Amino acid sequence: MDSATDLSSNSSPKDSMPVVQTWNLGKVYRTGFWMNQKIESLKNCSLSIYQGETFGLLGPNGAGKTTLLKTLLGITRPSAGRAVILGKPIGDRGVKQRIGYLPENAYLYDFLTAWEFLEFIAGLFQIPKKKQRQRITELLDLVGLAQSTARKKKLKQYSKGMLQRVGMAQALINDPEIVFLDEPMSGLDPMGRYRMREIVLSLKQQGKTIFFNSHILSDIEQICDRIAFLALGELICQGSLDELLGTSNAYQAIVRGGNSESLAPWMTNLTRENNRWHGQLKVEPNLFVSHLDSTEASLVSIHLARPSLEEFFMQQLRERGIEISR
Ligand SMILES: Nc1ncnc2c1ncn2[C@@H]1O[C@H](COP(=O)(O)OP(=O)(O)OP(=O)(O)O)[C@@H](O)[C@H]1O
Repeated sequence: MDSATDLSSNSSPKDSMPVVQTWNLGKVYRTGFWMNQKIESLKNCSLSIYQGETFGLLGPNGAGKTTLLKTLLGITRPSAGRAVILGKPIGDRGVKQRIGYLPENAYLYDFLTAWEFLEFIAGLFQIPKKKQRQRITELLDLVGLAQSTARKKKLKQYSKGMLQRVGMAQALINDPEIVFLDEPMSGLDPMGRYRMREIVLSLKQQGKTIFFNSHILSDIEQICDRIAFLALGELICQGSLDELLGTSNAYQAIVRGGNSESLAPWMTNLTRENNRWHGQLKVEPNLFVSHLDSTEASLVSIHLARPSLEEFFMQQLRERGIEISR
C-alpha cells in the first residue's frame, strides 16, 4: 500500500478503466561532479487515473510533479517501481502514438509559422499530407487561433498566451487518448488562463483523459475530477474534491453574545474570537435558528464548513511539517 491517503478507493469512476497506473514509482537523480549526490524527487508513488477523467496533480515548487510526468512519458527512467499507460509499460512506442504532451515552457521553433510548426509535428506522427490540412484547421479552431495569423506570423512574434495555444495544438495533433499538460496556465494572464481552461473542458467533453500538473489551486478546483497532492516527492493524498474536502453537510456558525454553557447543546468546537463565538452546528441550521433565544446569542453568520482546496492543502503541508518557501 502506498503512503498516500487514497480516499478514492471506494468511489473510483466505476464504468471506466485506469488508463494510467503506477506502483511505488520512485526517481533518484544523481548530481555533482562525481554523481555522488542524490536527489530523491519521487518516492513510492502509487496512483490510478481513469478513462475520461481530468486528473490534477498539485504540489508546491520542487514537489516532483514534472519528474512524475516525465517518468510516465518515458522521458526519464524510474529508479524504482513500475507504471503502465494504456495497458503497456512506460516507454512503449505504440503508446507514444496515443498520447499528447504539452511541456512546461515548451520550446517552439521561432522562425516557423504556427502552421509550418504544426505541419512539422504532424509529419513526425506520419499523418498523411492530405489529412494534415484538415487536422490543423480543426485544432486552430479548437485553440482559438485564426488561420490567417497561423499561416503568416512567425512564432517569435507570438505572445505567451498564443504560444501556449500552439503548444496545446501540437499536443493534440495525433488525436491522443490521454493528454499530459505540465503547468498549462503558468505565465498566462487571466484571459489566457480562461481560454486554456475552456480548451481543457472541451477536451474533456470529447472524452479525453487529461493529466494536469499545476500549483494553481483555483485552476485545479475548477477543472479537475480528481486530485492528488504531491509534496517532497511523496503523494500525500488523492481523491475527488468531495472526498478530500468532505461533502458539505456540516455548518459553521458565528454568534455574538451567549456563553459556552448556553451554546454547548447546539455547537461544538467552540472558540472565541473578536467577541464572537465560532463553532460547528450540531443540528440543522433551521433548528438552531428557531432556538436561538434560549442561547441568549444573536446570529452573525452560518456557512458550510467545507474548507477551500487552499486551506486543505496548507493543512496537509502543516500536518507534515512541510514549509513552503515564498
Ligand atoms: N534533471 C535533474 N537533475 C537533478 N535534479 C533534478 C532534475 N530534475 C528535477 N530535479 C530535482 O527534483 C526535484 C523535483 O523537481 P520537479 O521539477 O519534478 O518539481 P516540480 O514539482 O515540477 O516543480 P515546479 O512546480 O517548480 O516545476 C527538485 O528538487 C529538482 O531540483
